[in-house]
Amino acid sequence: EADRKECTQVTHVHEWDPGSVIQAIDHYCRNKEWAMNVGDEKGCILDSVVSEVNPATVLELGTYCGYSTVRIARLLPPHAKLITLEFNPAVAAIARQVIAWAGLEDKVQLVEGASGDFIPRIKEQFGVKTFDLVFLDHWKEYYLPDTKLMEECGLLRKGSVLLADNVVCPGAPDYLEYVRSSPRYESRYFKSHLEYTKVEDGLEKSVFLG
Ligand SMILES: Oc1cc(-c2ccc(F)cc2)cc2cccnc12
Ligand SMILES: [Mg+2]
Repeated sequence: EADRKECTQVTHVHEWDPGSVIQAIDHYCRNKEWAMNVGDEKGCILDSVVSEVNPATVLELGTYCGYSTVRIARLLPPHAKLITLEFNPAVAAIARQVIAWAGLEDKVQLVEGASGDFIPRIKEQFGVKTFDLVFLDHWKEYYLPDTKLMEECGLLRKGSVLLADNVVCPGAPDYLEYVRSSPRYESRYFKSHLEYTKVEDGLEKSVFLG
């Protein structure tokens, strides 16, 4: 099981160094201006789940500035692929720079668009059969419909892991109810805090049972 690892990064900001990109964003958002990155505390839980799953295919819903994209991609094995979807073109443009600065473009495909339109097209457009890991970190009201859509489109296989951010704050109650009560999922809550604050939040890890 993914356990909380203390992860400390002591690096300076260098090109091609994902750790320094992560540290720079965390430092800025903690000390200058809050932003809705998954952050360092929940980020360590994300790291442990990525390392445990060791995925060949990853889908991230909600790129934002690319912080979690970099966190995930830096841990992927050589030929693994991460597809990340962002609705807002302005932040997508920033994310492209952040991903490039971390030197991770080869592992990441950033797509701009709406999840509802994009999910049904993934198989034929990107040649992906199923995802080993899905990180849900977009608008909370889409967690449940998009999960049902991924099921319907056959994008999940026995053992696929869904990891959802913000299940407490801002909260995704309908999604939580679904994954915790459905016999098709084995769900577990990782208690943490809203990025850069003392407010409670957490990640829900749900394994699709097929
Ligand atoms: O991690 C996140 C945090 C928040 C958030 C915004 C304002 C608050 F007062 C509290 C939480 C929104 C998100 C929207 C999309 C993906 N992640 C989010
Ligand atoms: Mg989030």
